[in-house]
Amino acid sequence: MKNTDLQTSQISFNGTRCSKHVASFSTSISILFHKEVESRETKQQPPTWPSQASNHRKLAPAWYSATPIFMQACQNIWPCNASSTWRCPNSCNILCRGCKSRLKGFTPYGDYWREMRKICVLELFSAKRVQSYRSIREEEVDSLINLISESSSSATPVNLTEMLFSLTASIVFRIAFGTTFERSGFNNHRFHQVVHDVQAMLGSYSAAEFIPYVGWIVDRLSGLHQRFERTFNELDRFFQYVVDNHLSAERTKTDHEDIIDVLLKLVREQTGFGAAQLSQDNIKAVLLNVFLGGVDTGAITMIWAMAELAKQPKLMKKAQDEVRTSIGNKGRVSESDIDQLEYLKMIVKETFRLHPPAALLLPRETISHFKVNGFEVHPKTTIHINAWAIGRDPGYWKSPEEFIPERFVDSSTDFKGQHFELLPFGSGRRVCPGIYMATTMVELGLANLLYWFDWKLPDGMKEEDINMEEEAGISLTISKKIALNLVPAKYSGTHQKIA
Ligand code: HEM
Repeated sequence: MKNTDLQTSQISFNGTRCSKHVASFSTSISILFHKEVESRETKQQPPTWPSQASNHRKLAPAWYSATPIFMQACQNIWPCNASSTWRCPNSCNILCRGCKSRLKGFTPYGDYWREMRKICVLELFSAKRVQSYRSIREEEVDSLINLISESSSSATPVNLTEMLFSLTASIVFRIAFGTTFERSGFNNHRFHQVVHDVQAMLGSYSAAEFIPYVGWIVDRLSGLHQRFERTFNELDRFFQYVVDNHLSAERTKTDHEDIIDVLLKLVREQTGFGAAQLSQDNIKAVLLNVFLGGVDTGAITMIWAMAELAKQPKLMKKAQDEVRTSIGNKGRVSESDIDQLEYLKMIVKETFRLHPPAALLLPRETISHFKVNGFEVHPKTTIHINAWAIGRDPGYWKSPEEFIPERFVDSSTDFKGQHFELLPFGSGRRVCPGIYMATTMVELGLANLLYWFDWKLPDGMKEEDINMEEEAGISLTISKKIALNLVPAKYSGTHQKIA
């Protein structure tokens, strides 16, 4: 069997091997291979892995479900000699202007990547820095609670999907760009369109990547190239505007340093970027990462969690009892209260298991040749780690399709990259650097929603009517297809309005 170029094969394997770059694997990984997947064993049978196969179709963008070959899981192996780097799609080249200042998530391993990673981990998303943004998160959550409180008097449904996107956008815009979402010039609709376009670009494959010399003509004729350019220009204008704003003498100082302040300080001091000078293009690349990685992932997680709880009122009640008992009449849940909320933390874990926002993590590209299940995998093969399928693998999870936060009672399994059966943030040196920021934001938002309100379904709707379909597309993230509308009723034990 020979299977080349645009054909895709899905390979799953169980692994408990180590390599220099990849620690021991103890889970089944399903990966999609692009380009030149070739087997020596020409009579290899298609896989007998029906549950996974149908799962993939449910999640599927067109090219995903069209996967022509499914193969049976093989030996325990993560290839020892195959380190991986990042695949930089053509769209990323356009977004980052020929990769002069690459989007970090798509940067191959090397000096540039190492320096950018160091800045992210030590300067931008360190525990101390994330703590310094605490007041922003709490203020924004308070505003959301006040907004919902106003609607709760009329007992009409609120669109939680829209509200939670606005919440995470407001937090990330203030932390990163030093401006509120409202003042950024984006309206809700346009903002979602841009995020969706950029993600679709990064998740898509352009003809230029597969057809040498002439592929770019196809991209121009299909309008893909123009779409990339348009989106790039819009984002570039926005990033230039916020950077210029920070450089302007008239800017009013805020009491915290936002991400642009930190990056500009590194430029001024010429530190933190090895021998090379950090350029404005590099700064824009970091901002793009934060824009893409920070906003919709957190909102998507909160929306799925609330949808799962609305489907199972008993679990919702248990979570509410925990937070209300623990907070009492304090009048608000602050970040320092979150550590006591064990059940809430299990809900968040379970949501990450069933609904990892970045279902396929980010694409990687193999550096060296290796073999899986008799299949030769050549250098420069694109690999997707399917965190979504791993989280639903019956080999590792009991009743994997059910939302059961209690499965984490007395379990040490966590989502920080050490347990390969739960990988919403990836693992290893590429693990999401925003993990602490993300979990803090999600836990705080959910705890407050559960503390302040009882949630009911709109009139005439039953639990089983809640639509749990995923938005299928080529976007990097998988969101709930239909907006979540619930009716809030202010909890009678908490009367005060937040100041
Ligand atoms: C629930 C929320 C989030 C989830 C599920 C998530 C998930 C991920 C995943 C899966 C990756 C790729 C890792 C890999 O492929 O191994 C990633 C990368 C990244 N994320 Fe997040 N993320 C979240 C929130 C955030 C936030 C709030 C920020 C910053 C404000 C952020 C910034 C980044 C950056 C900069 C990268 C690129 C890292 C690199 O290439 O080294 N993320 N994230």
